[in-house]
Amino acid sequence: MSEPQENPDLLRFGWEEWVSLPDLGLPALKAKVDTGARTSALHASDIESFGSINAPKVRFMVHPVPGREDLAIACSARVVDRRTVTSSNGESEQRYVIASALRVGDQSWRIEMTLTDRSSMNSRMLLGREALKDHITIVATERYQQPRLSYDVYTTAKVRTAAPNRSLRIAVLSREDNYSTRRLVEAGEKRGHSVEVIDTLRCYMAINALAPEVHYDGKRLPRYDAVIPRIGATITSYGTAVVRQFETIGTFCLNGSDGILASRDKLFAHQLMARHRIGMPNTAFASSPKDTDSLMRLVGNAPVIVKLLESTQGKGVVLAETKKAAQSVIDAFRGLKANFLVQDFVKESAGEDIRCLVVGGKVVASMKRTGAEGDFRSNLHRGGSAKVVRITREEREAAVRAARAFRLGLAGVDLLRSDSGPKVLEVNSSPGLEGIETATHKDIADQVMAHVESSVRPTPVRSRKALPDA
Ligand SMILES: Nc1ncnc2c1ncn2[C@@H]1O[C@H](COP(=O)(O)OP(=O)(O)OP(=O)(O)O)[C@@H](O)[C@H]1O
Ligand SMILES: [Mg+2]
Ligand SMILES: [Mg+2]
Repeated sequence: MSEPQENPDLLRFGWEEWVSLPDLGLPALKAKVDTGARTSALHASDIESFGSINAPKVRFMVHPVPGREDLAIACSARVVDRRTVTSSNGESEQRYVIASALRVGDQSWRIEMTLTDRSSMNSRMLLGREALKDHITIVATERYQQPRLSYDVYTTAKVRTAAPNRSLRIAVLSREDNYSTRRLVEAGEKRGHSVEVIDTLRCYMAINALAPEVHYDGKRLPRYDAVIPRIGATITSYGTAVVRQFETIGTFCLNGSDGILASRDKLFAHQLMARHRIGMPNTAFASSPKDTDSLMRLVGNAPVIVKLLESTQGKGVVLAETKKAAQSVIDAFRGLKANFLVQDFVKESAGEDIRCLVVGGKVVASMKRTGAEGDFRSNLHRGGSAKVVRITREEREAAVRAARAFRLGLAGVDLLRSDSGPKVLEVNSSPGLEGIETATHKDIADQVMAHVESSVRPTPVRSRKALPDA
């Protein structure tokens, strides 16, 4: 009988080696060989299944660097199986099985691994027989037979793009099953994410310092990678409280609670835009009826616009052609204890305004809305019509700066074309997608999802101390 020959195609493997799991976004990991186990295992925390029953996925956190719990990479993968695994100490546990490419040096092959949240597992990863057979030959007394990697990769920008196809768990906070909500769900799922619509008013909250949570339907809500708030104007206060709670937990919110609140309060919004030197119509407001006359002088004389602060869809926007008319509108609003502002009427915009949709700091689409015959208001809800428009650089800059002032990832900025440049009227934090997608034939929901993806990529860790084994 001849001695078994070492296959030269097999990789020499010590008892511990550097590997990477590119599908999971883990570019450097130390794995121990565990020939006593059939299946490989990855040490993960916060393991949660999600997605549809037909294609279940699992979401988990991996702390690739021992002793650096601050460094957490969010991973997701398709569930390929569930298996009862009995570990070396005799305890058995139901585990999710996932698959990923395993890269060692310049070779890579697909392996399966179970996910386990056992702090007793002192290694991040154990490589079982199944993963190793046909690929390696073991040199049991050595380690690092294969090229060494470095944990330093987690401090570089590379970590952001390590898992470009990570499947995300996204919540759309919305009370309505409308066009925009449906399109966001559709676009997210098309990109491989799982998107759940959550009724904002059904969320309830446990507010405390150590473990803030959001509950829904009797259960604590899972951790989402991202929340897309679509807060209706009638529930701004409660809706922004829910968003704030997600922010407290550390969930990425496409639009923040502060930005949504600011966009809903026309006075505050105008002050914020003024602070950022964004062009807008001359605007004035006063509380006391004694000041009506001088208030009107502040914006220039009639015709003026009088606007209810809580107006949407153009419902509380009045054009007063004469000073007398303006005074009676103001008296009427005051009589109803309604808050309003007075604004210079931008005549030359002639019943037209421009809606710029800003996603992630870029104008991705714009349309010109023209009011119904005889109406100075161009709102689509008032019977206006929309068509695609080319905007000027100045208009683009105004829209981008306005969205940035409110720190909104998704904003509908409305502006008027005046003789002295663009005048921003308002910034909407839950802009509808139907009108603009129809007018421009653009897939805006997809662009929103692309922006969400890039916003939730892992950020490189900042490390003053060198990472171990670097
Ligand atoms: N100062 C102004 N000069 C000329 N037209 C104006 C002025 N302010 C408003 N308009 C017209 O009235 C419309 C409605 O005004 P605005 O957008 O401020 O109100 P809104 O009720 O908040 O509407 P939205 O549904 O867009 O939130 C504008 O789209 C614009 O066509
Ligand atoms: Mg508005
Ligand atoms: Mg408007």
